[in-house]
Amino acid sequence: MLRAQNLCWLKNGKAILNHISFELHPGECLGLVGPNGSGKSSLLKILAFLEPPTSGELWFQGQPIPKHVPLDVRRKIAIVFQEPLLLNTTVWENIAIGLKIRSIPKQEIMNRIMYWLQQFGIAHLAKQSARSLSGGEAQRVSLARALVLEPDILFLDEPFSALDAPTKEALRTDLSKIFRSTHITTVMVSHDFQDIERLTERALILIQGQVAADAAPAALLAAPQSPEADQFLSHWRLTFGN
Ligand SMILES: Nc1ncnc2c1ncn2[C@@H]1O[C@H](COP(=O)(O)OP(=O)(O)OP(=O)(O)O)[C@@H](O)[C@H]1O
Repeated sequence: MLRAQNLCWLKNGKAILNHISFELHPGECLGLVGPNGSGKSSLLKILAFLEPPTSGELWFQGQPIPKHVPLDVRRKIAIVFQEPLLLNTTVWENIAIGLKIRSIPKQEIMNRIMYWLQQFGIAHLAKQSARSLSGGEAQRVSLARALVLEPDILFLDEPFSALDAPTKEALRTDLSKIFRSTHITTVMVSHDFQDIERLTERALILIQGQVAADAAPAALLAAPQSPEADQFLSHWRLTFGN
């Protein structure tokens, strides 16, 4: 589905990402995890076509991605950020906007929105102004707005980090069910290994812009693959009681 080949990203003479290579398979849910400043969000931006790499290649559905990514390719992905960026209109309109831009028929727009409002338990908020939502509700709207587009890849950048513990737990539980039922190809950034362990089946540990480990979360806890990954995971091993 997506192949990164020797991706490097330099900014102001500094190597932010260093020779990153991996392949994301259809239906896979991949976590990008690592300490603050390790390059997780930078890598997500490159994978989601928001920034071109300085060198290396990105392949999507068997095609190399050019520097200027065509609109029809961009429209195959959806991104959710840490802060939900909602328009100053109703919840329904926020979720509908991407479908209207794509000229999806009216009845299908209604069906898809109703489906995702229900999946995220926010149908009662449909007519409410997005400005009046709590942080957890707003992030649910943001996720519904992305999933309603039926993207080929869903990118999530720290989707829970602005939420308090109970709100985060409730959303993580709902998202986990949605991932299991839809099998949507997903790349999720988090600095919290618990998010990765709960939601993804494979994790890349990034340390200083390099892949320090690449395996299933449980396998990494048992055998971290590198001293850098081992050091990052030592805290989480205590948390998980391993
Ligand atoms: N546009 C940019 N220009 C210059 N430096 C940048 C830019 N974007 C990111 N960086 C630098 O790249 C490094 C990695 O940043 P990035 O946000 O990708 O890390 P991260 O792992 O997502 O961190 P966090 O968990 O704190 O969000 C940091 O040192 C950051 O200052």
